[in-house]
Amino acid sequence: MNANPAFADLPPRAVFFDLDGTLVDSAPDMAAAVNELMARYGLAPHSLEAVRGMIGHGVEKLIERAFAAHSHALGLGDQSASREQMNEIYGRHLTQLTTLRPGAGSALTAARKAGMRTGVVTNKPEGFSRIVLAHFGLSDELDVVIGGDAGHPKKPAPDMLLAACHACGCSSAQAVMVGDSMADVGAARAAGIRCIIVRGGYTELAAEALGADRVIDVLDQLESVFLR
Ligand SMILES: O=C(O)COP(=O)(O)O
Ligand SMILES: [Mg+2]
Repeated sequence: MNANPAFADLPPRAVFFDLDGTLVDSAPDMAAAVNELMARYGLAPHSLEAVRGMIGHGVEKLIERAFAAHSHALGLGDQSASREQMNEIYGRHLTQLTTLRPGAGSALTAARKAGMRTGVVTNKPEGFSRIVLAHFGLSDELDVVIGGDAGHPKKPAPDMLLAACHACGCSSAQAVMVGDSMADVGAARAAGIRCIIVRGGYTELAAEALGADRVIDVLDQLESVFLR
């Protein structure tokens, strides 16, 4: 049973968005970067679909999964070397093939117009996240951006969401997380924050199976969830 108050009973004061798979479709750029890394190790490229399934738990996990899919075990030295290479490669691929997901800009604008604080809470490194957000003109719509390398345990740990609440001066009960994956639902649950999942992101399970309070098809529907 859901212990969180319904949206209409307690309209959120802050809404926090996941980035990869929620606000942006970054998988094509991430796949290009992963495959450039695979090529450096003499390994075959992964399909876009396969890489979509590897995203969601940060860059280290993405690299680990990409090598593991080739049954290629990395030694300790290779782990940090490949991470450095991936950062260098992906730094050149941040906004080439990445697109804004439908309704992302208008959802942020609507939340701000309704007087809510807004944020991005992502497992993606913060510097990269800020570049992507600036590219799509979203930086000014956000009160807080917290990335996976900001010093907190990554989602599904609650810490990044709790830090975002603190930055926005609201309690967990006053906040909502909007995401695409199990990491988002897990973090929201652990933080005592209501969670909405947007269909079509990067998730191994069906959207309905993630255990969110609400599932929406597109970000445009957020406004009606809050106002209903
Ligand atoms: O970079 C990742 O692995 C996932 O990032 P996200 O938390 O924005 O989905
Ligand atoms: Mg995501």
